[in-house]
Amino acid sequence: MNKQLEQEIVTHSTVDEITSRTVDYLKNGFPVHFTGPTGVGKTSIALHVAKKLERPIVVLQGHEEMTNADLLGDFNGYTKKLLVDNYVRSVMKKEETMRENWQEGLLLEAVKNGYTLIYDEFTRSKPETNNLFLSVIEEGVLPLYGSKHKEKWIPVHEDFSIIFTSNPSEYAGVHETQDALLDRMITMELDYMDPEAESAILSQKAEIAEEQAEMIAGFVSNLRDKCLSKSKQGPGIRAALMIATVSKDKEMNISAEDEEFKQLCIDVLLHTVHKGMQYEKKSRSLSLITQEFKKAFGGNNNGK
Ligand SMILES: Nc1ncnc2c1ncn2[C@@H]1O[C@H](COP(=O)(O)OP(=O)(O)OP(=O)(O)O)[C@@H](O)[C@H]1O
Repeated sequence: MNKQLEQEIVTHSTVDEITSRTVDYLKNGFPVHFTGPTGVGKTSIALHVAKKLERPIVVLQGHEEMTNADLLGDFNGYTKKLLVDNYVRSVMKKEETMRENWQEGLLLEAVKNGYTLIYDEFTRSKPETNNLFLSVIEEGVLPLYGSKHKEKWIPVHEDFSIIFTSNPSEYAGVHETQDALLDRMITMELDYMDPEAESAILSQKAEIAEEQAEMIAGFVSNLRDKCLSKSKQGPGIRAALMIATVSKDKEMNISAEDEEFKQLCIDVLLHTVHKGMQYEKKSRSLSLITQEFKKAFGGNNNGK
């Protein structure tokens, strides 16, 4: 099972509001699309919503090499069956049969059985591959062209729902979304969570005290804001989770006096902050992190 499927979501007001609206839209037959920068919780909320629909969940990960065969299914080799019949001792009968193995595609499976499909990062797949979704959404049928099926199409089950997620088109490896597809879904723009929501997630997921989580979330979000002010991406909740998890595991002091903790923060943040701030010299990014580090954790000795 997908690891994220088993994870418990930490709900906060944004998650609750988005979830309730999305469930309404999906129940009325409209696909929903969460878009936004990396790490804002698109996949987590999509999974949370999907669980509310109480149907089996299928997660499809968009990628450049995705083909119709991946979505609809394909033959993936042969199985050889050898039957040896030695019932009458003097007669040995051997029968060999070959059978093509059919692997059903995830979209076909979901459409046929009325599952909830999460199509994560769907703009990483080529637009021509995603064209299949136009028929699914608009006509309520899944065309089976080029798939060796006897039928030309199958009807979409009435319980089938679909949630798309994507990163903005300026991200590397992301295709522009076709207008025709966008026009048929409700697109909700998700933004970075506020520091309170992030610290609740840190505290629960890394099992650290609330005030420590607040300090780490505030520190990372200040650095992120500095990068965003240059219209660049900054460190997100994943970076904050790394800091929280490793510092807890290594029993570091969440304090400016702990050199090991400071090194951990630099290791996790320097590359992203430097990319975001676009300074010529790395030492400038390092100074920025050190300065924010002192502001966030200086004078504090909150221990473990
Ligand atoms: N509400 C939440 N509760 C618990 N964990 C969360 C929540 N929101 C985000 N996270 C955690 O934060 C990290 C990023 O979340 P998620 O993968 O949902 O973001 P995303 O917007 O889909 O990112 P990407 O665009 O990179 O796929 C994950 O480790 C996830 O488990």
